[in-house]
Amino acid sequence: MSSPIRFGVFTFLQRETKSLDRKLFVLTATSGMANALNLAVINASVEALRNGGPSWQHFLWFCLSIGLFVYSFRYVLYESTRIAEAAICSVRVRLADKIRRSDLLTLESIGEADIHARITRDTGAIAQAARPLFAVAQAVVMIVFTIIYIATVSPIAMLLCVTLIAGGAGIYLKDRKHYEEGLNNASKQEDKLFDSLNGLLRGFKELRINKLKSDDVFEDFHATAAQVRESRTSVMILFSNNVIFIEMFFVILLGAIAFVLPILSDSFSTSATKIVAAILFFFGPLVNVVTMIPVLAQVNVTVDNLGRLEATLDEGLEKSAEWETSPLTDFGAFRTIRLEGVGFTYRDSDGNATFQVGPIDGEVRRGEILFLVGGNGSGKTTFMKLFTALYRPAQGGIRVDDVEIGPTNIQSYRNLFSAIFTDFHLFDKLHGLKDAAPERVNALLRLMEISHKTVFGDGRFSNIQLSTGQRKRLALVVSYLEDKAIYIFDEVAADQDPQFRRYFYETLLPEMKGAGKTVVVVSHDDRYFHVADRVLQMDYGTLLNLPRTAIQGGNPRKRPTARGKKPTSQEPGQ
Ligand SMILES: Nc1ncnc2c1ncn2[C@@H]1O[C@H](COP(=O)(O)OP(=O)(O)OP(=O)(O)O)[C@@H](O)[C@H]1O
Repeated sequence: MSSPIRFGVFTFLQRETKSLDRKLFVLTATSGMANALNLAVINASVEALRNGGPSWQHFLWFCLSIGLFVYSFRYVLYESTRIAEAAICSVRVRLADKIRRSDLLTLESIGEADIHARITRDTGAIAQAARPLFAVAQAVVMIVFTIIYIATVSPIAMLLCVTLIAGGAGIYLKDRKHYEEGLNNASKQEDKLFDSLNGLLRGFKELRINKLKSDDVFEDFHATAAQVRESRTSVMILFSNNVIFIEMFFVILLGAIAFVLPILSDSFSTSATKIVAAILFFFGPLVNVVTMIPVLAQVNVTVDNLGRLEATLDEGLEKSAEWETSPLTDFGAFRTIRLEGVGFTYRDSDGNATFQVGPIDGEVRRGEILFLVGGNGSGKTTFMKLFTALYRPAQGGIRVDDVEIGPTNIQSYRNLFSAIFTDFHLFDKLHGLKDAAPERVNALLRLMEISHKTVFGDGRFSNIQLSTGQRKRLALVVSYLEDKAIYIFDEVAADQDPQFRRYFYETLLPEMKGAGKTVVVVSHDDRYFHVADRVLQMDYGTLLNLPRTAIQGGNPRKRPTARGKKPTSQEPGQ
């Protein structure tokens, strides 16, 4: 059975930092007690006015209680800030690490918007809530001690106060499920809102030139925003009712002390001022505690969201646990890569197959240029993801010479490749290539005719705001510098001008082959098929070897140098 009040955030902070130690809890309690002590000392000092005024002991107690309060409360606030920020940093770094080690398919199934929302919005919400929660914990202790103080003055007044607080707690517990359900719904709708916003930003150009489309998308966004508003408003109204109830109860309590207690107890009038002062003293903190209730509920939802994301990542990582610790093997001198009955199936959320690639049997030899052709959606990119082991085959396996690729050497296998997929990302730094000499990088930029747009210096490119074709040329430079055994180019030549396209097919690829590289190119450029040693065709997920005669349909020509001129450096042919 779950506990009636969930302090998911404290569990989360402890798990992430292991810093919720006894000292923090003792000082949280101390600051609450010291605050209550402030009240007791002030009340005693005021009472002493009747008998000649407060003594130096009163003053000493006052200094002691205020000193204790300032020291302990300061410690609690400083420490809770440090703990909250450390916890957020730790969970962000850990999730980023799990993401980078995850399966591509796992990430594709979670979706970008979900990951963004968890790591930015949800962790941010926890950081914001954690510090006030410690202040509230302090307030709870202070309220408890103030009530004990009231009990020493008038047990009946104490009973009334306890009734007030028990009533408030009862109402919260009654509505807790509604809070969390409502906030959970709002959080899911906010995820949709993020998705919708992504569409608005990524599809901006299409929307800006098409008013009808823009209106439609905006309407969707508006509807989702309205759903979020509805969910959050209904939760907050429920919560506001509770605050009003508490306020009303408070006034009723003060009224009861003024009107009812004097009837019940003859001696009450002497202590009435003390009790009223005590109630006024704890009322502020009590309202703070009540206002934190929805924040606590919200944090529980975000902690749950983070837990779910991590569990999904862990599930994928569990299957590849031993992959990470295995030492890397250098397969760079391979002769043949064999695919033996490799198959893969995309499935929808109900587990139904939506598209199947394979089973594929075949081999790729060292130093070959392979072209992969096929219609849209025929499975070329999926095949490349299988070949590079970004997707794990559902059936069959891959062998490098005589070595079977499995959990222990899959990372070594992936290290054979440098790939430019159609949705490649350009980093402005040369990550993983710390020793790249700027002169060499800049010479390649000149060779690719983009040196007037970007320069490499201080470990980064000066500009990556380039045209689509220029971005691909820059990607080629980076890929070339990676100096891997196998290159995968998915439609890299598609956005290039005719001269560069010719240079790419007729100079760059043969020179890479000459340097012992294996190159697999996804291409629709049939006039350059003669460059390939073999042309493979993907047809509805089945891989076929195109016969030589079919390739001759291409346009075998003399191989000129780049755009009619010799490359300015030895690279890339060397
Ligand atoms: N992440 C995914 N989840 C589910 N289905 C997918 C996913 N990626 C691709 N598919 C489906 O798999 C099929 C093959 O897609 P793939 O991207 O491999 O084709 P392609 O030959 O590279 O196409 P194109 O030439 O248009 O780039 C398509 O029907 C596509 O809808």
